Amino acid sequence: MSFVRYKETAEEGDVVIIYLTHESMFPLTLEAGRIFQTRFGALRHSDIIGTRFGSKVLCGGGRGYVYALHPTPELWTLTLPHRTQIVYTTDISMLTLQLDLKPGSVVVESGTGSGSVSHAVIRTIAPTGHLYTFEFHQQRAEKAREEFSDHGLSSLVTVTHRNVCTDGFGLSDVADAVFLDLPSPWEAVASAKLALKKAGGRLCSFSPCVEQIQRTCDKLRSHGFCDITTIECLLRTFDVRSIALPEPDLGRPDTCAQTQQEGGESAENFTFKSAVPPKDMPGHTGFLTFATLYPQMETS
Ligand SMILES: C[S@@+](CC[C@H](N)C(=O)[O-])C[C@H]1O[C@@H](n2cnc3c(N)ncnc32)[C@H](O)[C@@H]1O
Repeated sequence: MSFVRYKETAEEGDVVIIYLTHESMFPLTLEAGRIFQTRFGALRHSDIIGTRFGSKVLCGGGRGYVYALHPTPELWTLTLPHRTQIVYTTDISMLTLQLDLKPGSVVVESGTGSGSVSHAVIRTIAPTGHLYTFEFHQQRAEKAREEFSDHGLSSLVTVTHRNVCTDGFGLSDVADAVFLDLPSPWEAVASAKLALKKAGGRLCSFSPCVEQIQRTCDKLRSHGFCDITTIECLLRTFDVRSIALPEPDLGRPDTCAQTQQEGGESAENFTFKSAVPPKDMPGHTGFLTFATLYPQMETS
């Protein structure tokens, strides 16, 4: 299977996302004979194998059901095994837009971490682009390589085990975009500049602290990057609710009586649907700093 090519039917060895509720989803690699315990009861892998992605699958001896979904980078970000802090889809969507990623783009990333950003980038740049991703923690680099292979993405990504702050990316004039999610991104700016195409490109650095941003911006400026902008993405969701409000007394009792006769709402209670923002919102995740490297002139 491949995360970047949709297919109809789930087969043994495929990764499926088991959807119980919006808040409860799990990735599962299908193996005939295995059973996955859910809060709705036991789910047999063999009941998923051969079904269409998106189908309802019974579990708990028919007492409950789940949906077996085709994996996407967005679902993977919500369900992946965390080896590090990860970047979520709200920030990923902004960096995809601001880095102008598209099929065919060549991207350099560090660190790979849990591969949340990598999966989204690979889907966007497929089928002709390439992601070079760098991780200095050996087990994380190996695990990421293994996951990309299991997800049918190996031809689109190269994972390198390296400390990019001390040893650089070792790439020159290849990248359309660079994405940094590192504790000290300013140490990777010089080698990110080298990796970007001489025709120019975009860079993004994700950092939770403003002190990291300040140092990175100084470094970007001193290396000739322009249009330096830092933003924070906050996702504000709305719930659709039925709200009951008392009918205002507008002093026209004859009209109220008529509404009641026609089978309308009670004159005292008037129910309507509305979109309501949540009282609590997930707060700060990180700042995204973007910068442009304009075409570099040859100096003789
Ligand atoms: C916050 S995680 C990245 C998470 C990733 N963006 C994701 O969404 O899954 C940061 C990663 O950078 C790696 N890292 C830190 N310093 C590094 C360096 N100098 N060179 C390469 N990787 C580094 C860490 O090992 C860690 O896995």
